[in-house]
Amino acid sequence: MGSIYALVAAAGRSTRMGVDVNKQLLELAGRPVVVHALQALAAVPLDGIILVVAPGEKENFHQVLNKFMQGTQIKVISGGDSRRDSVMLGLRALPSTAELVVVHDGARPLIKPERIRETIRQARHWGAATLAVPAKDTIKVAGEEGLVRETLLRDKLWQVQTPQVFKYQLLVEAHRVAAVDGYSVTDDASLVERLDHPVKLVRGDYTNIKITTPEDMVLARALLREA
Ligand SMILES: Nc1ccn([C@@H]2O[C@H](COP(=O)(O)OP(=O)(O)OP(=O)(O)O)[C@@H](O)[C@H]2O)c(=O)n1
Ligand SMILES: C[C@](O)(CO)[C@H](O)COP(=O)(O)O
Repeated sequence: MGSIYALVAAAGRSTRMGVDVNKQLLELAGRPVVVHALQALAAVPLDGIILVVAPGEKENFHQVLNKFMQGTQIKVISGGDSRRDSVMLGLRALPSTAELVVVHDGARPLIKPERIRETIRQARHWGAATLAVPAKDTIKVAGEEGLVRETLLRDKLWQVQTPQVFKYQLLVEAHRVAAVDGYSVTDDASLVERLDHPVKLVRGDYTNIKITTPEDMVLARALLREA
């Protein structure tokens, strides 16, 4: 079997969180948010983990790793202005011999190792796979003046999460093409879809939330208490 690496994107600005600290460093049940995600990845286990952080925050993350992740090899590198740039910089830090890359948001602390393993299994078969959950709400497309233009067919809608797992060379190529076109997206699967390559949806958990706004921390604490 080839080698599998995780690439954890943690270089965002946490704007919607409305705090002046990186949301991935906020305390959640005794550990920073990002540590929950890193521990789940370390439990898979994988051949290596790359943590992508904002250039000015390397020292803060090193302190966290020294305290909570002793014994796990994690390379910390600087990210870019957009999530796409951060992932691309992470890909460059991986050996070209890597078979698979597991891209995960540092802001998704409730991921379970078994879900990561299943996404890896599907990516080995399909080349690309993403965790996702069926949409629970009815989704409408807005048109002019905030009027509804269209109601989408819910049984075809999935809310996409991370991890997203790809054959390494496929994701490198998808990022190369997107960089040439200046194509801007919020996830990596979209870049692979653009190459007309299949992406397998892997049913995950509604609990794998992304910490985006303050109420997500309340929800994450409640979910951890229940677990
Ligand atoms: N330049 C960026 C932007 C985002 N991310 C990461 O991508 C994930 C998903 O992004 P999001 O939740 O949108 O994070 P932020 O960009 O920090 O949020 P906001 O848009 O509210 O500023 C996060 O783990 C974030 O740290 C990143 O590594 N590099
Ligand atoms: C990749 C992602 O987690 C999929 O849900 C998400 O798109 C990234 O964050 P954003 O909030 O969409 O910027």
